[in-house]
Amino acid sequence: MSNKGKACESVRVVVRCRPPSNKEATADKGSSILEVDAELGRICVRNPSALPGEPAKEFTFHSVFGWGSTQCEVYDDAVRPLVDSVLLGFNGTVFAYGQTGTGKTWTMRGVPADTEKRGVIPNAFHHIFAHISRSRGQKYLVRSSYLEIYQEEIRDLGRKLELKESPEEGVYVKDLSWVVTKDPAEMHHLLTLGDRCRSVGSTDANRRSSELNVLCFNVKIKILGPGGKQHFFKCAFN
Ligand SMILES: Nc1ncnc2c1ncn2[C@@H]1O[C@H](COP(=O)(O)OP(=O)(O)OP(=O)(O)O)[C@@H](O)[C@H]1O
Repeated sequence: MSNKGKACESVRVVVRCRPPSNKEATADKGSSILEVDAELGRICVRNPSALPGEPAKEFTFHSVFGWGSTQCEVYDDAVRPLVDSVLLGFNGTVFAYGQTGTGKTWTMRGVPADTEKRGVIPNAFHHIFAHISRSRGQKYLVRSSYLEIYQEEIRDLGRKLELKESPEEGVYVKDLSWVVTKDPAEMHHLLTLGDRCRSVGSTDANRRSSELNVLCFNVKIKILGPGGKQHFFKCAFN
């Protein structure tokens, strides 16, 4: 797949289909209602009770990833250009959205200690610090925070916080803790600490769809020195 031109898009929509679970594979008797065409960025959904001749519904996105896709492929296509642009001085956000059990935690977090299985957030930690360690004559300050939005309340490590607005900062979370992070391990430590304070565990079968729960890991990257600006990178998933 080519990345040509993708860096200039301001919003990109990428779909990843996870492999069917054993239960789903048994129920579908091996025939999937989904077809993924990664080359064309297209997904076809077949109605299992379709009348003869009824065509499948087709949906096209900036990129699509089938069940054979790796964490690295998803990061390189969907996130790497965005983090590169944050390191060049733009703000960027990745938001993973989907029904419970569709693979958001796998895609965003994965297995952080495993290079092949780590997801978007740990891959971004490594990407950011690899860039910083390579840059000559430029110093950076990296600060991170982790918040949860649960039933319209904003929480930071369990503390309830308020959303405010000011002419200087725009919309911001008052008293949100920002921790100076010097390497991927420190960022990962913060992620683990925040996870312990989540109101809702992942793939919580008792969760009602009306209970909005969003986790957001924020990074502020500041180039130190005269005129050094600060840029935000946000990784969120529901
Ligand atoms: N691309 C993938 N490859 C292999 N396994 C996957 C993939 N995506 C998801 N899974 C597996 O599917 C299951 C559900 O995924 P996951 O927990 O990431 O869903 P979720 O969308 O985060 O759910 P929830 O909203 O309830 O937290 C997990 O067992 C996960 O390991």
